[in-house]
Amino acid sequence: MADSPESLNTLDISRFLANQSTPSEDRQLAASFVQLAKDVGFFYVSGSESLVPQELVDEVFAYNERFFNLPLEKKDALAYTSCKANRGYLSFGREQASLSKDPDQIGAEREAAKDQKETFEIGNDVDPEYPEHWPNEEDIPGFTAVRLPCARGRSLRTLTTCPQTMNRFHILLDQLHLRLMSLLAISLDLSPDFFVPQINGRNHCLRLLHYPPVPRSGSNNRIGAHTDFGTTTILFQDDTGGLEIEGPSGSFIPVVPKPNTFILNFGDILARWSNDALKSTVHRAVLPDLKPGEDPSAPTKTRRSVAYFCNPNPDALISCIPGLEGPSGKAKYPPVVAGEYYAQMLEAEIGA
Ligand SMILES: O=C(O)CCC(=O)C(=O)O
Ligand SMILES: [Fe+2]
Repeated sequence: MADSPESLNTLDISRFLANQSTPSEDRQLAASFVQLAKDVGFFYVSGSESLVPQELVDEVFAYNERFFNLPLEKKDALAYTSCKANRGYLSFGREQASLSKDPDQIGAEREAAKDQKETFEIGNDVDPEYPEHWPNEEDIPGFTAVRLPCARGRSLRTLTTCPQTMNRFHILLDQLHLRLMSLLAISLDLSPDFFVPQINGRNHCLRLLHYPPVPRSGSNNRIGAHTDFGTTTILFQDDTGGLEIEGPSGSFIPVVPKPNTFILNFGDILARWSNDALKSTVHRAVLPDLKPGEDPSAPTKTRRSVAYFCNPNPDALISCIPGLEGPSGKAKYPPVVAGEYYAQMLEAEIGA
């Protein structure tokens, strides 16, 4: 890959998602998917509209704005309490994304240039052990309760059981994750359902991110260089810019916002699972470049993004995918229990 933004590819999954593709098209798509995952580990995906309507994505971004506009005491009342639960509000300075796993080193990075972001983490809303930290309906109407007539013509009873905005998004992105993982299985000549028993618990985290305006005279860091921890991340960004990935030469390459696409990248647990065949790519967000005519002394524009971090089930034992052991026949990593591994990774950065 050349170190230029044009080198980030776009994969069109429309026919596959709409079940219009032939098995041979699926195999071709799966091969392209895996090639991109091996070479770059970061690419745009188009054609997801049949499963995830653009209006829903827009609605989630609108709620991102309304949520972070809540008074601080309302957000603090929903604070993130434990990495095992991985739910709730992470105020400014709480998480420091890092490539290090050493709490002292991460603390030093926080001191030097802390992440200039606040986030809100949403789980699957059905976990009996870890309830969601939902805001009150009256504080942010429609965030967690049905406002739109999504089951028009049916009785009120049916209406009120429709999945709510954030839950609907969570459920649809889970389906997308299952389809994406089936591409990986197809490319390895495994059954398309090969991964399902280990990823069917919707143990995923929907994260809203808000990067407020900051002066350009201060730190350039919005979220520090890091890798994600799970299987895949499905990432939506607004049109501000500033997201970058580490290219092969070690320099950072912008991931320019591209309408009607999402960004797909891969996490550490999938890298382990695939014996490093798939790449967990280093990425970060910095202040956007100054646009022509923009005042360099004015604060930067707000940036918003929405990430869906996909994970195996907490009790899934992650050991090398059959066939990926490499020439030595021996996997590089010992098996790990997904939930324990994930909580450990989060703890280093969040410290809860
Ligand atoms: O805001 C973004 O575009 C990236 C966020 C991210 O990388 C993360 O939360 O792990
Ligand atoms: Fe990330």
